[in-house]
Amino acid sequence: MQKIDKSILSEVIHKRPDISYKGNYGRILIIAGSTHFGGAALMSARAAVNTGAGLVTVATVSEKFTAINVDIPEAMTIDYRQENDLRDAISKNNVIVIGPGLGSSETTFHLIKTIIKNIDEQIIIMDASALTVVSEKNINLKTIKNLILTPHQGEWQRLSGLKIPDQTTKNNLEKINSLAPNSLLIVKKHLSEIYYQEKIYQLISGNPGMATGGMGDTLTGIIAGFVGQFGYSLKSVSAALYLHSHIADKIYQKDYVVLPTKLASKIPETMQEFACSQN
Ligand SMILES: NC(=O)C1=CN([C@@H]2O[C@H](COP(=O)(O)OP(=O)(O)OC[C@H]3O[C@@H](n4cnc5c(N)ncnc54)[C@H](OP(=O)(O)O)[C@@H]3O)[C@@H](O)[C@H]2O)[C@@H](O)CC1
Ligand SMILES: Nc1ncnc2c1ncn2[C@@H]1O[C@H](COP(=O)(O)OP(=O)(O)O)[C@@H](O)[C@H]1O
Ligand SMILES: [Mg+2]
Repeated sequence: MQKIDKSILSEVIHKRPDISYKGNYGRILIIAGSTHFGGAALMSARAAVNTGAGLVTVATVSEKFTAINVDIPEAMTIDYRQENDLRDAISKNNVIVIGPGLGSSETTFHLIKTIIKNIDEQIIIMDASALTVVSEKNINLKTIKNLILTPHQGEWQRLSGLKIPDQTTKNNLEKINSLAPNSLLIVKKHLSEIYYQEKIYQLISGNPGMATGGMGDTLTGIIAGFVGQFGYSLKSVSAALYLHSHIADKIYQKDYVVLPTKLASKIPETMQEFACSQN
């Protein structure tokens, strides 16, 4: 099992070429939020915008548009219940996040089916309620080419059938290889693990101040921003995870709890620090 250390950040985060525009830095669609979980959509979108994603669209319930537009004017909004708008957005974006704050409803089931039917080469990141519904409805993930799954241990238990004490690296690898071979799996916990084909990477940073609602939603947005700019790879995802816990560890030196909104606000300056440290 390989450990992820700081060097991954300067390996992955590039200085931006002068001749470039927003279309070069990823088009991200975040399908998230519902009546009771508006914050999850906001936190994912804020994190994606702050990593430098070129264009971010949030597909959510229309009652949350104002909150998103006020808090994140950089992001666009569409209503995920408008089938044509959603299909159009799926085809125009190259990274699609589904799950944060959707709730485990028939709507979520329908949204997952719509994605599976309408994608081509897009990178799909499944988190939170999407993972719960995939488990409940036994949805086949094998047809998705570029898939990233980000369960916490409870979600991974539902998805894999492995009880938390049985979530050993050997068992996790075996399960992901049968559920969705070639996908990237992140099992989130203290010292999170990443599984990709036969490789296993482990984070050696992070702290209990991160145990607060919205911390995973923020990670999902960071991962989306990274794969949108730096490509779908084990390295991009490892760097996203490292950046998340690296900023969290800095905040935790002074703060009792690591607020996801505070973490997100420090993403641009931290990325620039590592981009500038390249030779
Ligand atoms: N502000 C917002 O809008 C926010 C919205 N959110 C949205 O809420 C939705 C539900 O997501 P969720 O993760 O809160 O709950 P759920 O799917 O029921 O899973 C919990 C179950 O798993 C178990 N469990 C075991 N290990 C665990 C672990 N390491 N970490 C966590 N749980 C662990 C746990 O065990 P227990 O605590 O009961 O012992 C329980 O049985 C989802 O859409 C999400 O995006 C949140 O992001 C928060 C901020
Ligand atoms: N004790 C801890 N040590 C290190 N990281 C933690 C700890 N508790 C939580 N985290 C991290 O915080 C995030 C929590 O994700 P998740 O449970 O999906 O949050 P939410 O759904 O509320 O946004 C994960 O990245 C996890 O690794
Ligand atoms: Mg979560």
